[in-house]
Amino acid sequence: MPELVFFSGTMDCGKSTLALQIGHNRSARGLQGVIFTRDDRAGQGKLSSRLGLVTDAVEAEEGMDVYAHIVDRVSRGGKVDYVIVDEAQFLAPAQIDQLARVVDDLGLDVFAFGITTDFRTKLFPGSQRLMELADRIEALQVEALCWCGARATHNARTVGGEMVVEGAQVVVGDVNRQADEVGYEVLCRRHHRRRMTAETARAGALSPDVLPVAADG
Ligand SMILES: Nc1ncnc2c1ncn2[C@@H]1O[C@H](COP(=O)(O)OP(=O)(O)O)[C@@H](O)[C@H]1O
Ligand SMILES: Cc1cn([C@H]2C[C@H](O)[C@@H](COP(=O)(O)O)O2)c(=O)[nH]c1=O
Repeated sequence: MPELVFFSGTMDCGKSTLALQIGHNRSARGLQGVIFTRDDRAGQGKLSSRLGLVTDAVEAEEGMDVYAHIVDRVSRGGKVDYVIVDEAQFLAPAQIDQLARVVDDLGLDVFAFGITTDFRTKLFPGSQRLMELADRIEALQVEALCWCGARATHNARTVGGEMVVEGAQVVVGDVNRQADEVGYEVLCRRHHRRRMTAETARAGALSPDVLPVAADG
């Protein structure tokens, strides 16, 4: 049975790498896929992984009907065996409904990859719709880690190394950015709640007025 599968996790846990691997293994067997993405760090129409691999993709722009895109491709004689969607959190809920229709009406597997929650721990609308509609939700096997060593479950946005909680939901960016840039850091829930990034924890440990993390951790 074809499925809509949502591979979800924090930033930097290997989602794009897995998306590329799934596409590679299928194309090695002669299958042809449509790869969608939205606002990848590498630029429009790209799916990139931090391991250095990048492939061309169709930019799922705002308002684009992804179901119609595939029907159009097939009606022009194109072969489509499966669909991959990276940065799926950025798609609109209506586009996720279109992906479900691709599974049900066209009989294609759809593999969607994305982060579930934003820097304020709120669901992205696209991810919420995926959780509502997916046949299967898969957590990535390789865990991203918080600076304390615990499994990272949340995404923090940082400015100058400090966690911020105000701002637009969508700001394309990366982990390990220079301290003065807007960046992201994955944290465990405990340290996300306390707004303790690697930078502020280090500063706290250096200050004689602050107790060590382990004492209140
Ligand atoms: N230099 C490296 N050597 C080995 N693995 C790396 C290296 N850099 C990044 N990675 C792996 O790549 C993962 C990030 O992959 P990526 O597909 O870009 O993540 P995501 O799409 O979830 O943000 C990291 O969690 C790590 O496991
Ligand atoms: C938490 C959070 C993230 N983003 C952006 C930052 C990146 O461009 C992508 C996530 O990409 P990845 O391949 O999973 O690392 O999402 C955002 O716009 N808003 C947020 O709150």
